[in-house]
Amino acid sequence: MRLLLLGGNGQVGHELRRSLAPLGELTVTTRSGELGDGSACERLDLTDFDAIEPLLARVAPNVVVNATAYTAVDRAEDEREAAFRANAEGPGRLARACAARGAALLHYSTDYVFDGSGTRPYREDDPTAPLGVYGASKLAGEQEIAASGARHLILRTAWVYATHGGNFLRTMLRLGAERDELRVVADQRGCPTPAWLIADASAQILRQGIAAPAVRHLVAAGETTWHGFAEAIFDRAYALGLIPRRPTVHPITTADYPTCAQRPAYSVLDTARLQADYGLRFPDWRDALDATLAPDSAKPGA
Ligand SMILES: NC(=O)C1=CN([C@@H]2O[C@H](COP(=O)(O)OP(=O)(O)OC[C@H]3O[C@@H](n4cnc5c(N)ncnc54)[C@H](OP(=O)(O)O)[C@@H]3O)[C@@H](O)[C@H]2O)C=CC1
Ligand SMILES: Cc1cn([C@H]2C[C@H](O)[C@@H](COP(=O)(O)OP(=O)(O)O[C@H]3O[C@@H](C)C(=O)[C@@H](O)[C@H]3O)O2)c(=O)[nH]c1=O
Ligand SMILES: [Mg+2]
Repeated sequence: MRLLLLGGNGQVGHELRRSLAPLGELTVTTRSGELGDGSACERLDLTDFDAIEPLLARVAPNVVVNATAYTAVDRAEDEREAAFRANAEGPGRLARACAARGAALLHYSTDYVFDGSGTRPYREDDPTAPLGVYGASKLAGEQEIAASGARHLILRTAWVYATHGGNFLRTMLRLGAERDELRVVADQRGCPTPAWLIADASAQILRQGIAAPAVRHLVAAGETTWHGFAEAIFDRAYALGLIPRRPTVHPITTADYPTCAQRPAYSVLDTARLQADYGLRFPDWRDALDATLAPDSAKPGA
């Protein structure tokens, strides 16, 4: 199998470099043409639309995995055009190029396509109604791909974190080292999901193959709030000796923490369909956090 991974320097892309390598011949692109360690790879800016087809023609992949995205949720409110170019138009062009060449496309989307008014875990066909520009741009990307004619799988995931890259885990550990007390919202519920889990599940899926076009939900099991996630991060990090002291985390409301973008109050995702389709089981978010932080769980290449 020839695989083309786009966005190899992102949180998920970084883990996909590890998990996809055993599946076949893997070509990796980043926006700069360099990997995090400075070594060279292929270059692709997904908003440079004219570069997409030549790259696919040269690599001739059986499967394209798109881990690129504009993920700055608050900044997107002021950069609508950039967010839609990267998250909707680019993926649309990519999907049409995949369709033309007969390549399958694995793509990622977000819990922020939902408005958070739900009261039970969201299923794939529940109505979408994004609250912000980021979620709207990701939903538009889903729709472009669905209309492309490409064989595709769109995995909606949520609250992604890793020990590298920009994410809530790293923000908490940084702020916790600077301050004795933090304030974190306790009225937004979701599913913290490590990048390695998404990458491992993606590899298992591709081993079995993408049959019919679909959207599926992929998150760790259980649910919590950002406050609950922060508490768990500090509990585990302290127990593992990763931080010298444990800060106090005060629960606050969304109204106490004003941000440019509105976020869903409830965006727990139901993963039953993906589990059934591919025979997968996802760990509880607390166990997944432990495995991420525990030093002996470091993944090869991570
Ligand atoms: N982060 C999260 O909490 C969540 C993410 N997702 C989705 O999961 C997927 C992976 O996200 P994640 O790994 O967390 O994101 P990151 O922000 O960690 O990585 C995104 C990567 O995309 C690259 N990129 C951005 N714009 C372009 C472009 N125009 N052309 C090429 N590359 C580009 C970035 O490159 P550079 O390094 O050069 O900036 C970066 O390496 C995305 O589809 C995202 O929407 C879904 C739910 C939650
Ligand atoms: C840093 C900080 C954040 N918060 C709040 C703000 C926000 O409501 C929540 C999470 O903040 P963040 O900005 O880290 O998370 P955010 O960027 O909204 O994360 C989202 O990213 C995109 C890409 C997704 O697709 C989503 O699934 C989700 O992971 O925590 C606090 O309450 N206190 C704090 O000190
Ligand atoms: Mg990149």
